[in-house]
Amino acid sequence: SACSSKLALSQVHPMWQEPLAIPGGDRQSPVDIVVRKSIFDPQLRPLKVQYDPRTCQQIWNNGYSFLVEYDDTTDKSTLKGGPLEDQFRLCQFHFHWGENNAWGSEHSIDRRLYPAELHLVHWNSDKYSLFEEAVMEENGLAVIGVFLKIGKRHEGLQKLVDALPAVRHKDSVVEFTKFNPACLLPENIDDYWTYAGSLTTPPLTEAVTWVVMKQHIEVSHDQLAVFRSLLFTSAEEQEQRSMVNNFRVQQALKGRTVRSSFS
Ligand SMILES: NS(=O)(=O)c1ccc(C(=O)N2CCN(Cc3ccccc3)C2)cc1
Ligand SMILES: [Zn+2]
Repeated sequence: SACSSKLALSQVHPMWQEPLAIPGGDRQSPVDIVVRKSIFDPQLRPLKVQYDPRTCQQIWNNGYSFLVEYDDTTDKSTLKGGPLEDQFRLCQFHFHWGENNAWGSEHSIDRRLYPAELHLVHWNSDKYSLFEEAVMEENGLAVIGVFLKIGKRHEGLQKLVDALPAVRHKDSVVEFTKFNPACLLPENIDDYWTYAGSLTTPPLTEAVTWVVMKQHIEVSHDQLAVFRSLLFTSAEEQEQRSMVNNFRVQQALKGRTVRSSFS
């Protein structure tokens, strides 16, 4: 039942030790989005997503998740509009998932967790010249979050799933090209929640404008099972640890407002 899975969730060991003090620490992510407390903002515009599959370069297991990395040396794959004043460049996307389908997402909607969550990571190329610079600035990053639900097989995801065995171990990299991440967005990207937050992995910097999609995408049970076949550990390490539960515990809203683009 839901409560027993919640109990089990509380016994899940976080992947890294939460630091005691975080710079600022009043706009941390992820958070639970309480729908009835979100504020409709009619000034929020539709998101403008322009991704060029030719900028797709490689998949990398960084020991937290697997990242699909894009060439962000030019403005070929960009995000603007929505809550954003500037133009942002896509640099990578990755996922967070659980050991089972009861949990795995970082954000939740009225406490509802999803089995996994996609993050499309962009940095402010109007104001900064590198991701590494932008990651330290409060309007430096924009991350689109999309919930994954177990259902029908996601045809566009399969090319990615087929490449995962090649990056089973931490620090492995494989060439991966011509992948258009727009295929991972839900049909409706006009309905979203947005709030000021942070990276959910170290350095946890408070640099992120979060855009969490209301509509989820569906992937099959077997596709998500391949995510769980990845390892946190490198090929050299004795003890192999499955890459599961790579989500951060939810953080206090601390007076922040979550806005919605829909009423
Ligand atoms: N889950 S999330 O969407 O919040 C997210 C997590 C990690 C990243 C990410 O690419 N890096 C975080 C820092 N890391 C390396 C780094 C870079 C500069 C300074 C220090 C360290 C890269 C982006 C988004
Ligand atoms: Zn993430």
